[in-house]
Amino acid sequence: MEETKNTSGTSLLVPSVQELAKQNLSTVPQRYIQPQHQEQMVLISQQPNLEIPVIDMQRLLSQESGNSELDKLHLACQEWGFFQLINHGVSPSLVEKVKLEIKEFFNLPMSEKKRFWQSPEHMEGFGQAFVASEDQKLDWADIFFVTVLPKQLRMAHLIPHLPLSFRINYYPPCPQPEKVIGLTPHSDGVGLTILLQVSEEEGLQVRKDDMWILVKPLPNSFIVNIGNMLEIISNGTYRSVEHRAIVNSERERISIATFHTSKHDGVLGPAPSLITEETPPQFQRIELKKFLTNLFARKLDGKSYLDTLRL
Ligand SMILES: O=C(O)CCC(=O)C(=O)O
Ligand SMILES: [Fe+2]
Repeated sequence: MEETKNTSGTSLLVPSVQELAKQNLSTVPQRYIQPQHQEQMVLISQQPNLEIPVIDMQRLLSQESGNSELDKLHLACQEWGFFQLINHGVSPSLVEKVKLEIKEFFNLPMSEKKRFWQSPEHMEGFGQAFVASEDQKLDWADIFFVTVLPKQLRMAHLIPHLPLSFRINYYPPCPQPEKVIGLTPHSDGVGLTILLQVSEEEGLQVRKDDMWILVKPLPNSFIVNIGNMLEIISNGTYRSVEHRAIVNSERERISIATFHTSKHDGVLGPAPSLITEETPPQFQRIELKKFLTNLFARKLDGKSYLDTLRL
């Protein structure tokens, strides 16, 4: 059998932002200063009432005639690339337990967290992702990233200690929130992302045309978004939309993103059934392993990675 290799790559090692924030600095170190993102903030306020669509899972599954939820879902994936999923069937008590455990996990002392830190060889664990060079600007956040499935790709030193499975984003408060970015604007590389906001704090913004729309999470909901892979497979019908996370000066913010991909041994490309003379392929075909290796070798930069695959 061919050896299965984890394709999540390496990332240069960076300091913990959570620890940095504990020092009560009045200004942020240069490496985190990225005021260009502030310029785009202006765009938000113009349309304060625009919100990402809401999809009701129970309605989606119901057999009622005239059920329009599927049309709503289709439209959400085409026009927004994002929606909030309500009535998803996951028990609220389980979700609360996960939130609590995640908070405790990030509050472990550094001496313990060190055991789960990234290494020069591998980006899984605590640290940051997509750090490709020493002089690259950094996000105001720590992440904890881990591959959960398939089982043979799990990193043995991380999984047994984990509360559950995924990438966790931890954004500490920042003395100069308008000068940094919590998570650089990007579209997700994967197929589908399911995101749970752990704390009440808002901070996720989704690009809609030329605006950044703030997501206001509904109680007991998940935020779902289309990633690059689904955009490719749907030949551009469904869109992986840029989003980013901002931070504030008062409170920390935590989110959990679970990234879903297709099998790592396949080839990624537009679904043949969607290719016609009128709708020629918009993206190259590429081995999934190669797609992922290339993805993690770059810094985050909007939709630039997907653009490299456009025909
Ligand atoms: O923190 C958030 O709300 C966004 C997280 C995100 O976009 C990601 O992890 O890819
Ligand atoms: Fe994302």
